[in-house]
Amino acid sequence: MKVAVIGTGYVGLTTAVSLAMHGHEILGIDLVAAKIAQLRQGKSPIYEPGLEEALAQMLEQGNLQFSTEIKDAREAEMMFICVGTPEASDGSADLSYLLAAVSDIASMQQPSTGKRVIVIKSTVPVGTGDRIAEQLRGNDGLYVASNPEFLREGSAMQDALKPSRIVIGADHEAAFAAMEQLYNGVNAAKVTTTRANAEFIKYASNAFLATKISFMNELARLSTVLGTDITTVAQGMGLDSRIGPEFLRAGVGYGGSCFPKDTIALLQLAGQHGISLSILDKVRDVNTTQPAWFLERLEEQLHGVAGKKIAVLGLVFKPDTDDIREAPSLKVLEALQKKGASIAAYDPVASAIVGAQFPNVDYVKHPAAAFRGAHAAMLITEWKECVQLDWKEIKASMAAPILFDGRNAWPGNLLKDVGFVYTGVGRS
Ligand SMILES: NC(=O)c1ccc[n+]([C@@H]2O[C@H](COP(=O)([O-])OP(=O)(O)OC[C@H]3O[C@@H](n4cnc5c(N)ncnc54)[C@H](O)[C@@H]3O)[C@@H](O)[C@H]2O)c1
Ligand SMILES: O=c1ccn([C@@H]2O[C@H](COP(=O)(O)OP(=O)(O)O[C@H]3O[C@H](CO)[C@@H](O)[C@H](O)[C@H]3O)[C@@H](O)[C@H]2O)c(=O)[nH]1
Repeated sequence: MKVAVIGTGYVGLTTAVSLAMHGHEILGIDLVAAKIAQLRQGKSPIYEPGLEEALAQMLEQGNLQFSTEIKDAREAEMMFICVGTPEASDGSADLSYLLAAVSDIASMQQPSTGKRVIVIKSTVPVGTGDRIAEQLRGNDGLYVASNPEFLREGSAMQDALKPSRIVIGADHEAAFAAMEQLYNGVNAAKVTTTRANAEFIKYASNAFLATKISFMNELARLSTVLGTDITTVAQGMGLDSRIGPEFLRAGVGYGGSCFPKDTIALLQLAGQHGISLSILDKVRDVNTTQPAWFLERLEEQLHGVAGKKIAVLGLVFKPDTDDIREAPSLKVLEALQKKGASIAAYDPVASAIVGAQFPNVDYVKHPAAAFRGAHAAMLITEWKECVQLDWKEIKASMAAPILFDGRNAWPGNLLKDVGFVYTGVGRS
C-alpha cells in the first residue's frame, strides 16, 4: 500500500522503516529539512539498535523515500500521523503539531483510489480522533483511525516488527479494511474497537506500567529500612503469573518522553471530567521524589557531598537510546551541583546533549575514567559498559570505595566481597 508517515522521530521513523520492510511503499515526511536530508543519505538522526541498517536497506530497495513536502504524498492511501504530543504548560497533551498535520492533510486532494485513511499513531487524549473525524465530516472518502503505538525506545525496531498487539480504533468498515490490509503480514493479536477505546488503551497501559514501577520504588524505601532485598522480593512476586515479572525493577525512577507526560495528561483529562485519579497522582509523586530519596542515602553515607567528587554512570533515560527527555540523571546532576559536589559523568551517546545543559560536569570517554578519584559512584543508566567493569581496578582508582546503584544492576554481593560499600535501591 502507499503510505505517508508524517513526523520522522522515534515513532515515525521506526514505523516508516518497519512498514517498508513489510513491502509497503512509504514516504516519510518531516518539517525539519536537515533531518530529511540526513535520512535520504541513510543516516538515522536518532540512536536505535538496528534502525540505521534497516533504513539503508529499505532506501536501497526503493520502497522508502523522504520529503519535507506533504504534497508529495498525494497518492498515499494512508497517512500516519506520528508527530509529538508534548506536555503543555497545564499538563495536558499539546495537540498543535497534530492539528497542523491534520489540516495539511484535509487540504490535499484525495488519491486516485478516492479513499484515504488518516491514522493517528501519536498518543492523544481520549476523544481526539472523534473530534477530528467530526471536523472532517463532509470530506468524502476521508476516514480517521486510531492506531496507538506501544514500542519502547532501545528496542523500537524489534517492537515495531513484532508488536505485543495491534490496536485499531475506527468507525467505518473502509478504515478497518485498510488497516487490516496494511497489517496483514504482521503476526500479533489485534483489538478492533472505537477510536476512544483505542486512545484510552494507550494511556491506561502507560499509566499501569508507571504504577508498577512507582509501587516497587515505594516498597524499595520500606525495604531499605527493613534490611530486605527488593530485587529478590520482585523475583518472588513475578513468578505469580497474575503479577508477571516485568516492570518490577526498583530504581531512581522512570523517565523518557512517555510515562511522565502521559500520566499527567491522563490526570488532566480526568480532572476535566471531575474525576480524581488518586493512585496515578501518587505514582507521579513517588517518581518525582525518587531521585532525591536516593541522593539522601548518598549524603547520609558521605556526610554531605560538598567538595566531594561523584561519578555518575549513564545519562539517558534507559540504555540503548540517545533520548534524555525526563531522564532522572538530569535531576541527579542538578541536585549534586547545587549541593557543591564535583561530577565526572559517562554516557556513550548523550554527553554532548547533556553538556549543553550542564557545562560544569566533566564528561569522560570511558566508564572507568569517571571513577578515578571519586568519593562515590552512582549508576543511573544500566548501559552494558557501565555494568561490566573490572571492579578491582575500579576500586583501586577511587578515593573511597562507595557505590550507589540506582538501577540495582551492579553485582552487589560480589562488590561487597571485593571490599566496596554497596547500596542499591531497596537493597543494601
Ligand atoms: N518515543 C516513544 O517511544 C513513543 C512510543 C509510543 C508512542 N509515542 C508517541 O508518538 C508520538 C511521537 O513521539 P516521538 O517520540 O516519535 O516524537 P519526536 O519528537 O521524536 O518526533 C516527532 C517528529 O514530528 C515532526 N513534526 C512535527 N510536526 C510536523 C508536521 N506538521 N509535519 C511533519 N513533521 C512534523 C518533528 O519535526 C519530529 O521530527 C507522541 O505522541 C508520543 O507520545 C512515542
Ligand atoms: O521495571 C522497570 C522498568 C522500567 N523502568 C524505567 O521506566 C522508564 C521507561 O522504560 P520503558 O518503558 O522500557 O521505555 P519507553 O521507551 O519509555 O516505553 C514506554 O513508553 C512508550 C511510549 O508511550 C510505550 O510505547 C512503551 O510501551 C512503554 O514501555 C525508563 O526510565 C526505565 O528505566 C524502571 O524504572 N523499572
